[in-house]
Formats: sequence, C-alpha cells, structure tokens
Amino acid sequence: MSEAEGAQHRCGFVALIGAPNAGKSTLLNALVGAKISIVSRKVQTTRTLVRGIALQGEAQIIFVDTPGIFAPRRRLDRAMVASAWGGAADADVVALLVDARKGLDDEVAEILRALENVKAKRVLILNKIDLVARPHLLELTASANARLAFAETFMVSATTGDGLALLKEHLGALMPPGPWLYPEDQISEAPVRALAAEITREKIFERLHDELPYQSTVETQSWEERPDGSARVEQTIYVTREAHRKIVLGEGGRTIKAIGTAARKDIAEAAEQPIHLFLFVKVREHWIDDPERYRAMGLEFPKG
Ligand SMILES: Nc1nc2c(ncn2[C@@H]2O[C@H](COP(=O)(O)OP(=O)(O)OP(=O)(O)O)[C@@H](O)[C@H]2O)c(=O)[nH]1
Repeated sequence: MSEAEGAQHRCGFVALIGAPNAGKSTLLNALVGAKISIVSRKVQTTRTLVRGIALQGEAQIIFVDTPGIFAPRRRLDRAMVASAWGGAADADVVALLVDARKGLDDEVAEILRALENVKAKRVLILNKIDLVARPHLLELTASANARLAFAETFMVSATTGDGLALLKEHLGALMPPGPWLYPEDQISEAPVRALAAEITREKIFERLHDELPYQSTVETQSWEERPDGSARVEQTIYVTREAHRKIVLGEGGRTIKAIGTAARKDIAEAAEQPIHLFLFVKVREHWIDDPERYRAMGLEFPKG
C-alpha cells in the first residue's frame, strides 16, 4: 500500500451494545462482510471480542462485543462489568441497539445511565422498525435523546435490511483516519471447512484438555449443501490411541454427542445455515508424523 493510499484509510472500533434479543447478532450478520477466524479471535484481548469487520469504502469498521455488561445480577462481578465498560470506552463509537418494539424498558434505562460516563461517540440504533409504527419511533427517538444525547439516531430493520446502508455509511464516516488494522487478505472469509474443523477441535479441547492434550485433530471430510439451505457435514476426529478414542466417545457415546451438539451450533452460526453434523472418531497412530494430515490442515509439515 502506498503512503498516499494509506492516508485515505479510516479504521476504528464500534462497541455494539444491546440487551439480549435486541438483534445484535442479526444486525452484525447483515453488516459484516467478513468474519475473522476463530484463531484470530483468540488472540484478541480478553476484554473485547472482535465479532466482525465491515468494510465501507475506505473505512474498516471493527465491531467489538463487550461481554459482561449483561451479566445476571446475582453473579454480577463488579470487576468484570467495569472492564466491559472499559472496552466500550476504548471504542471510537458506542452503538446502543434498542428493540424499538420493546422501547426504553428498565434494562435500557440502566444502560443509558451507564453510558453517560463513556467518552466515545454515542449512536442510537432503533431496530425492528418493521414491527413498529412511525410515530412511535419518533417518540422513542425523542425520549431516548432526552435522557442521553446521541450523536446520531438510526432506524433500521436488521431482518428486512431497511436503513442498514445508511447506518454503515455513517459508521464508516465516524471512523478515525488511519491504516487498517486487519489487512484485507486476513479478513477474507476463512475457508468454511477449516473453520468448522477448528470449531470442533475447540469443543474437544474444552471438554477433554486434561485427558488428551494436543493429541487429536479434526478434518472436515465432506460438506454437502442441501436444497433446503442446510448442509450435511462429516468430520473425522483423529486420535493417536484406542484409549483416546474411548475418551472422545465417552460412556455410551455421551461425550461425542455433547461435542457434536456444541460444535454443530457454532458451525451453524459461523456458516449462517442449519448444519447436520456427523462425527467419526478414528485412531491413526502416526498422524503426528504424517505429512498428508498436515497438508489437510493447511499446515506445513515440519522438516527435520
Ligand atoms: N421483526 C424483526 N425481528 C428481528 C429484527 N432483528 C432481529 N430480530 C429478531 O429478534 C430476535 C433476536 O435477535 P438476535 O439477533 O438473536 O438478538 P441478539 O441481540 O443477538 O440476542 P442475544 O444473542 O441474546 O444477545 C431474533 O428472533 C431475530 O430474528 C428486526 O429488525 N425485525
């Protein structure tokens, strides 16, 4: 990239905040063209979680989550909540997503109060406008802004797409000038099969890291699109010993079932389609020494 080109770039963080069910995931899916891979998500700070990156002209808009803000009250851990708000404060823009049909309930009122102390630019996004009459939206805009002044208010429907182009354009314009944090080639959609394998591997690791550290790998054998929009996915989990196969299967197949359920859910979310996942566990004693397995994972076989 030449300096002249770099100078035109904009890049920044948008902390998207919304009560459960406000439509955050739906909105992100509609705005975000590129999902960064699970692997790169892991290297993010623990404070903020990059949910996705939208490109708008010369602007790179990085959407972050601030987990913990909606921790259930009883388990409310002050430090965690404080750090979640810290994440919001670090963002260039804090976008509050409100379910327009629900309006300003107690939950939203509480966020409005907390947002008073956040220095980032605040924008209000009223979602689900397909369900609400226009006069009500204007009323809602007025009463929210009376409680807390927002730089801008947008009215959108994440499901119909209404208002999204305008929202994205304005968010892009709010990003500060600067080079892109994610080079274009890093945010191209990771090949979905590799991503799916990585998800399953993560689920195995979450459950069995004490028993099988690093001794398993997952490959997506087939990915078959079906006419109803779903996909049939077959994956093989390779372990190095029969004893490990038994651990992965669990008593009466319970462990593999739990792994499959968790993986299916995340793969469906990543692929944005329903997934039928079939897992097989195979013993391959020497996979660690088998160059073919490394190639299948997109890795270079270590020499020497
Ligand atoms: N009619 C309508 N429904 C919407 C719209 N946006 C989201 N929804 C629906 O609202 C529900 C919640 O949406 P999600 O995107 O899952 O909400 P969320 O904020 O990510 O929820 P959490 O994951 O619990 O934080 C889903 O059933 C969506 O289909 C919209 O613009 N119009």
